[in-house]
Amino acid sequence: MTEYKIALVGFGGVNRGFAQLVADRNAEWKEALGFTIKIVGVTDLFLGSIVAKDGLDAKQLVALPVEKGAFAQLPGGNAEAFNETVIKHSGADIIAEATFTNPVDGEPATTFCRWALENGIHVVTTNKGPIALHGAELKALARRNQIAFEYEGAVMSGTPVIRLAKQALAGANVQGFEGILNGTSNYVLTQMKDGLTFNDAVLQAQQLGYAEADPTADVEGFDVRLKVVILANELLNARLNVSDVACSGISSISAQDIAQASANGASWKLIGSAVREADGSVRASVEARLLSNSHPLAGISGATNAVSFNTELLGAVTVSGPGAGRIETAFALLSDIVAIHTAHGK
Ligand SMILES: NC(=O)C1=CN([C@@H]2O[C@H](COP(=O)(O)OP(=O)(O)OC[C@H]3O[C@@H](n4cnc5c(N)ncnc54)[C@H](O)[C@@H]3O)[C@@H](O)[C@H]2O)C=CC1
Ligand SMILES: N[C@@H](CC=O)C(=O)O
Repeated sequence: MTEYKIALVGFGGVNRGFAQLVADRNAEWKEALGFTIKIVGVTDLFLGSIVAKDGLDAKQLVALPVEKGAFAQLPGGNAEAFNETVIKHSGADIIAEATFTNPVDGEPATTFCRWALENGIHVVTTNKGPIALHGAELKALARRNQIAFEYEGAVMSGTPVIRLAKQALAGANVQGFEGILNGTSNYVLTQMKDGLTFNDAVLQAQQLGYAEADPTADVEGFDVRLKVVILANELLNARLNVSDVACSGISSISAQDIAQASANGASWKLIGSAVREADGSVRASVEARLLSNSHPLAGISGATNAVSFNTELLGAVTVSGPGAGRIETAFALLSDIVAIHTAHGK
């Protein structure tokens, strides 16, 4: 039986959700997936850090209060976040990286991924920054060191669109995609339709664990822009940079705009899209669009996301599922570990 030793980098909603899954489901995984997981280290800028090579009690981790330096309350814990020590020296086989997404330069998460990959440690991450901004370099580093760099949760949370499109649609010839790729903004638009103010809807999305640390990234389209870059580069072999993607968000859409759209049988949606042009180049954008209610994406509500892949052989293939959420995104980390087990497991 394989036991994976995992260190968690960032211990906010997603990695705490992952610890919850470990606490609740390790025995089930042994039977169903052929491995178990031992958490050997955790580090978080706000909470501090802890290393225990014999394993930490996942239930105790989940119950840790959200207080500055809280890891110092546990035996062997520290109020300081010793990120480098936890990543390089906790004895982990896999690092689960879930710190803030930095949409500008992807740091410091990219450095965390590099530290792990350079030291022969697999990386699973839900962080969009390292992949959108430094994906090619990190993937090459992982390949050189014959280890895995997996990031299914970076687009549409636990809904497995990256692997589905890359593996199950291989050969169908994806020519483009359009989708609702941000849970928070779709939640906000849905709640505003039901009468909530923009600010209250954003606050709710934060409380539910959907929003980025700075929700401007959600409502101004910057988060979707990273996801569009990731999908376009993965599926269309594009080499897009963030600056190649025209981007606007939903903050200028008023309650009146939404009510008027409803009265006309339409809905506002934040759409990320990319298309391969006749000359082979890829054009991508993020913008709020007014969709007729007969459009397949118009009925997608709340934090649910959906993406429609335009394929040469099958026409449109549309996938819908959770686009945000703590446990939903933690599931994506599990699916990445399953992929590692399939490719590298003993
Ligand atoms: N929450 C969601 O629904 C989804 C989140 N993601 C991504 O997953 C990542 C984690 O998301 P959440 O857990 O919701 O965020 P969060 O804001 O709840 O937690 C992030 C944690 O990282 C810690 N952190 C920040 N900078 C750090 C550093 N330099 N060193 C160590 N720790 C640091 C923070 O103290 C915080 O506890 C983000 O990159 C987010 O964009 C991706 C898909 C869905
Ligand atoms: N803040 C993001 C989280 C997932 O990437 C969203 O709301 O979609």
